[in-house]
Amino acid sequence: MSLLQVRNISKSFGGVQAVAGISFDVAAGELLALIGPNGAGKSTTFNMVGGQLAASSGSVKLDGHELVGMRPRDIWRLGVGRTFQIAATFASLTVVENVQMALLSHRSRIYSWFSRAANEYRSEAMELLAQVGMAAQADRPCSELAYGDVKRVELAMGLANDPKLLLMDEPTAGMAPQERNDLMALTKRLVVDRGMAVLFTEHSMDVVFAYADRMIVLARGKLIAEGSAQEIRNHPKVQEVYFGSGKTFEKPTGVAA
Ligand SMILES: Nc1ncnc2c1ncn2[C@@H]1O[C@H](COP(=O)(O)OP(=O)(O)OP(=O)(O)O)[C@@H](O)[C@H]1O
Repeated sequence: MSLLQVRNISKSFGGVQAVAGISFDVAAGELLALIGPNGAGKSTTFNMVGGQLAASSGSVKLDGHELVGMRPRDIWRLGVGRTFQIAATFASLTVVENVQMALLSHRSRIYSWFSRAANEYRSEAMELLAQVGMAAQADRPCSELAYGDVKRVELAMGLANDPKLLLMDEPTAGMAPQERNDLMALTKRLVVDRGMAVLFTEHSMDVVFAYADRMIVLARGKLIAEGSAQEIRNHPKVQEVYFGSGKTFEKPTGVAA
């Protein structure tokens, strides 16, 4: 049985049918990309899986457990993680403190005195930072880091609840090509090492074709194609919806898979 089973989910906003009955699975240890042109319904789908939006109809099951109707926090506790964006107020904290906060949050132990938190979970936070290659920078404020390194810290924070499924919304937005590749190579390694599933939305086709195990394509709220890079690249419906959008499907060069 797949880890995540999405069946016939739909969502309307007033008269706008953002998502119209889509179904897909995500297996443990799979990196699945959710792609499609602007307004296709990617964010809406993503948010229905994470519980930020309630599906109007349909079912989302994690390990057979129905998530529709659950609060995002409870979904998170069941093992659906999400990469955090380090808020401006937390940028002054050090790298390791940010990860400690994520660990504390998972255990519902937000203290009114942060000094107390400073001693909690440091070794666990260091372990997560080691997994994303950021242990050496643990005591630097996040505000001093290069953008690509901030994204690594956010990834470490997303791992705080030891997720079975990690949701990443446009993880490489705003990054330079080399940083993108580094982050996705790291993500891929975590998927393999932890046996974790990742569902990510992405606008960069280079990233998707180089790193996703499989991809699903939405257009106007419907799932129009699903398959490997090769299948998607050659899919007539996909070619059609992207035609004229400026996106190309040529195999990227110089990208390590
Ligand atoms: N809160 C909302 N209220 C009204 N309409 C919405 C809302 N959220 C999304 N929509 C509409 O639903 C459709 C799908 O939007 P969604 O954001 O899911 O697409 P997307 O594929 O993530 O797009 P993008 O790539 O531009 O982020 C669009 O027509 C959008 O205008």
